[in-house]
Amino acid sequence: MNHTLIEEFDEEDDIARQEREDMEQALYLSLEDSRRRPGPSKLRIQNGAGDKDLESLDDEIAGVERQIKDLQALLQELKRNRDDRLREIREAHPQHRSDRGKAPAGNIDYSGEFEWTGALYDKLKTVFGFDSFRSCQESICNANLDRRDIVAIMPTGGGKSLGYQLPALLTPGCTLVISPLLALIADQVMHLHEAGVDAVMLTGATSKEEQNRIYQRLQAMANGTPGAPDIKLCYVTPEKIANSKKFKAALDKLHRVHKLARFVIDEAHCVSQQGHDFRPDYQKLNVLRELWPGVPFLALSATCPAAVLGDLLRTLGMRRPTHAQAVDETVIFSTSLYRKNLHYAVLPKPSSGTGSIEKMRDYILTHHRNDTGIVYCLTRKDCESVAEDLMRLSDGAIRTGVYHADVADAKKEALHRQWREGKVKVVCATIAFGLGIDKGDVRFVVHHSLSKSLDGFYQESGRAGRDGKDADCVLYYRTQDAMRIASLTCNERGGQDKALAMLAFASDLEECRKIQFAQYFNKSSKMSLSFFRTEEEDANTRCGHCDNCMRAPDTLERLGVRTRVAAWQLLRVAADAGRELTMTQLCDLARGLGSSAAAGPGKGKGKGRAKEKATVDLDRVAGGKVELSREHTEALCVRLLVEGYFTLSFHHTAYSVNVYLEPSATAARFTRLGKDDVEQGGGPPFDCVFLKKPGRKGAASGSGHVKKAPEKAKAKAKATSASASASTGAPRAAAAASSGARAKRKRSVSSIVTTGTEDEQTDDGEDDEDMRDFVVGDADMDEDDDEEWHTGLRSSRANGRTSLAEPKVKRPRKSDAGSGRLRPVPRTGRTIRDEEIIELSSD
Ligand SMILES: Nc1ncnc2c1ncn2[C@@H]1O[C@H](COP(=O)(O)OP(=O)(O)OP(=O)(O)O)[C@@H](O)[C@H]1O
Repeated sequence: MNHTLIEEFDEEDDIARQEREDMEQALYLSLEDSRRRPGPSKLRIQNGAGDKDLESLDDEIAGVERQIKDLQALLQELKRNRDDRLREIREAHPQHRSDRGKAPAGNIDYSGEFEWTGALYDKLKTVFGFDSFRSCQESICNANLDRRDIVAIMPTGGGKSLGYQLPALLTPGCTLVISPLLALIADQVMHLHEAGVDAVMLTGATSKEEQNRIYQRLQAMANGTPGAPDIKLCYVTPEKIANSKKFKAALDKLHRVHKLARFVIDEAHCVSQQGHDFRPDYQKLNVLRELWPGVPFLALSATCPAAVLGDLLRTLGMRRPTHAQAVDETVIFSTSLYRKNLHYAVLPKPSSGTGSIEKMRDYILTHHRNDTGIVYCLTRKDCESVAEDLMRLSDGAIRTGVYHADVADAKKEALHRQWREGKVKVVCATIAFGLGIDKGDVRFVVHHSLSKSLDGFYQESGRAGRDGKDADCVLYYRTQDAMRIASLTCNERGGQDKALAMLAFASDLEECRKIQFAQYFNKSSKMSLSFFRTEEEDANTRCGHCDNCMRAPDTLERLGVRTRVAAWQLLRVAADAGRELTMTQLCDLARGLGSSAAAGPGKGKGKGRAKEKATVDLDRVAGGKVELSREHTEALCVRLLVEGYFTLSFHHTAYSVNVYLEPSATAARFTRLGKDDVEQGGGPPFDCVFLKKPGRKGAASGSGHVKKAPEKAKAKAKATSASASASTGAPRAAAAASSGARAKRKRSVSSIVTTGTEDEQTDDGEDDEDMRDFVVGDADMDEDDDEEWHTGLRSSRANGRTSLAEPKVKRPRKSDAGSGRLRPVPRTGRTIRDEEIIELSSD
């Protein structure tokens, strides 16, 4: 039972809202006031032009007013940040919350024993082949058999289906399951048939004859025809409920003879417009309670923040959840969204297309040679080329397949079958390969590029390890991809914020990945941190087994005041350039390479932009040039972007979307200061940590990586922001050779493509593949899996009946998958090798 969620649902944060309203009112009044005052131009007209002193005073006043405006915007931003921080602190320290809603004595403990417990365990083993329940599965089954209204929130692959499939076998009548996707329905029914369960589906894909047979059986159930077995589970889409009178009539008849056992709403967050997957047809499910009162609900979801929960309960007509658990109230179960068996790592991605495929090939061959995996790509073209290159560069050792919206349905099904059977090992796919894919033994999910949002990344990577055993979730990242993801999302509502959150995650070298997820969902979806709490640890305890928890501290470097000064310089240069600058141009200019940097379009919207160069007097504006390497300077730009000091602007050409960095209102926190102030620690707290280059003192080198005793990992991870041992999927000898060859590679041309006009776009001698990265063609993206809505995917299920190949254990990992109780034991033996550290030349 999730008490925090219920409290949150009840509680309105009045103080924070009041503070924000006061602030907005104050800001409004001050802006109104300045609007009413006569401006300098008015003064000039009244007093006559020509007085130099007056004009200069007017100019100065105008300048100061501009600064005040900037500072007011900054003030508003800071207060907003303060509000957010206050909310986070309250979340993290539940003692700040009221004691309201404490559970009174006398709750029904659904984790206990009931008269049906023996039968439940018997069916668990004989029908589903499992020895034990995972987390709150047993409690859900018990509340289900007790005919309660239930909301169950469990992560992707957490085992939600068992919560209704098992009780359906022990309950008279038919359980009606409403699910959004035909692919999901077909998959579930297939597996139930394999297990010998009498399940049917009534969808557009069901043949007329089959439909007639099903209606006859429902009629026989309603008539109590002797010898006619019950349909235990009937799967439909929400449209069936909304549109089919015949089906509603059949349900009516079942209801009259008490043979309608339960309504199960799968992916129940689709009910809410505030959820991430709103489906209008889900709102029509409000008729269920009106037409067939007394039939209990089970609403299932992997993501259900308080606001979505409110919508869900209202729409379905379910009672408010309380702690008292009176008989007609809704019971809420939630398990941690943190999956301990998933090991997250962000790996440096070489700047060339071939280099990144070589890295990926080495990673897969070293750590997952015979395993099943998925490589997620951003575009359809990427899928094709990554699949082909992986196969070619591994001499066929990695058997790949391609899955995206343009692949014909028959081919998709064939690929899915081959993947299930192990004939294809790695599917290179867009996000179209998502819902309905339930293969338990996916041992790794690699992201070839950043996802467009952290929500997407969480879901996609969550396809790994559904059988509860260890699996790797690897993201390849380079700073240039930051600009690519920005250009791809620039036309989407809220796309920029999502992309920036993804970028913040990818570029963070210190914070534990679990904590990052928890804080992201807390902020973006107002989901309580408690969703990432486990029985042993709260959400803010480091996991101890992601790359950032396992990273050797001496592979990172902090440059202290040099970083702050460089940040100040970058912001000053960007503000003074008088033109929009791409990240590459800004880095060039700030590092004293301005004469070669062609500028992007001027503020005058394209006028005369073709050949103009941006030049800045670095000594005057920035007290000299930025004294950092190119890769450090780019990493710093990304940091400044994710922390809100830069904003992005876009320029569309026929071939690409160019992305420019501009100082935001927040930048004034730095730029209003002098260099001396910044050197003496003035300005906002700001830091950026960098990956050390291989070969530098302290950087991981050769095979001499730091090893850490496993039992100490967690403690170290907690004590410091980076613990003693590095963890990445380290390619071995082959990578060493190839990375050496790339050591002198020039900077990627990809960022040049984003600059200026086409005639300025020079090929810097780099692979064409990198050029392609910046050509944004929406037609090449799989925006969502709508096209899958009516395709008939099939998949295999690791239900204990299928024999699964035990993954080859290459390093000590501990998880007790069988019992579903996973212990957070840090992995050991994987360390960052120097060939894993991206090798970019400095100029
Ligand atoms: N008690 C259990 N023991 C072992 N495996 C289990 C258990 N319960 C479920 N599983 C397996 O876990 C996998 C995921 O289960 P299920 O499809 O129900 O997850 P889900 O929560 O519905 O995920 P999604 O939200 O992605 O649909 C399946 O392969 C299933 O066979």
